[in-house]
Amino acid sequence: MTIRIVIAGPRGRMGREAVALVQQTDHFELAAVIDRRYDGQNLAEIDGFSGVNAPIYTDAARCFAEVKPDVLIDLTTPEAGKRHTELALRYGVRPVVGTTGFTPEDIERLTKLAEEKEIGAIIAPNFAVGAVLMMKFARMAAKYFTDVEIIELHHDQKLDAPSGTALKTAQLIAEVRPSKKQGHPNEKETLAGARGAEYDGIPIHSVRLPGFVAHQEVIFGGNGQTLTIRHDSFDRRSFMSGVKLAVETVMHLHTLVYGLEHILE
Ligand SMILES: NC(=O)C1=CN([C@@H]2O[C@H](COP(=O)(O)OP(=O)(O)OC[C@H]3O[C@@H](n4cnc5c(N)ncnc54)[C@H](O)[C@@H]3O)[C@@H](O)[C@H]2O)C=CC1
Ligand SMILES: O=C(O)C1=N[C@H](C(=O)O)C[C@H](O)C1
Repeated sequence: MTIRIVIAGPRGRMGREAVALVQQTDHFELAAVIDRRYDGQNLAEIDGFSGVNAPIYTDAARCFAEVKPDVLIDLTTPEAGKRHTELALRYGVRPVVGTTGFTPEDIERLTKLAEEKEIGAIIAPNFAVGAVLMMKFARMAAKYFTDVEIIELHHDQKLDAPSGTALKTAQLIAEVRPSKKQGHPNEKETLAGARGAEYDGIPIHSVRLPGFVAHQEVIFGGNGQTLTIRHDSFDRRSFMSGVKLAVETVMHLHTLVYGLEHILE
């Protein structure tokens, strides 16, 4: 069966890879795209998309109503991603969301909506299989090491900090680690932010530099030892097998799944 897909954010770094994935996959069809510009034009008319036939919509609601796709792949910004996901669910379109910057409250609200509509949805802060394994391994290690810090490193065009992956990693660790305040009890920052952000007592440090794509280290410390779990995405193609799996899987779901670890065999 052919899965009819709408991509939001087709001209972005991830969107371009997703367009290529859909084009290369026999049972995927690019039904339309949602962009901030070029309403009414065809993607084929835009630089870099020669031969990619897909109508462009700037209005997501009109796109879903007219095109009636099976799946939305959203790779935009936190604000647009939240709006598109909610609209998709309301129009019976299954969202596969890579966009980060969703809060736990957003996830809860969208999960309720997906269940109300009895429709599948996947929100995956990271589609790279290696990154999903890094998060799983970190959750395993947290049973044995209660002191941990996360360092995530990304390109300097990233809008959200900390990364969705870092937040998800901290959430997975917090599921098995008793809450604790790390470091010296009298520790004091002489320069604000020196100890990073905190999720449930876990410090998260965000590095933004040109040259990076997407990287993360989870460092555990114990008596006389440390354990470092690191993942690097050097190329955005690293995310595409996860996007493909999510699109195929969301067709069979009736609720919202947050994190690729729940669907990776
Ligand atoms: N889950 C994952 O594995 C990954 C997730 N991401 C996330 O994906 C998102 C996109 O990342 P990049 O492609 O690097 O960003 P980007 O800035 O290159 O692309 C974002 C695109 O969204 C478009 N856009 C913004 N508002 C829009 C709207 N209202 N309607 C339609 N299009 C709109 C922009 O024009 C731009 O083309 C970010 O949230 C990022 O954190 C990035 C890499 C991997
Ligand atoms: O913006 C990015 O580039 C990435 N965003 C995701 C995140 O916030 O975790 C996934 C990956 O790290 C790349």
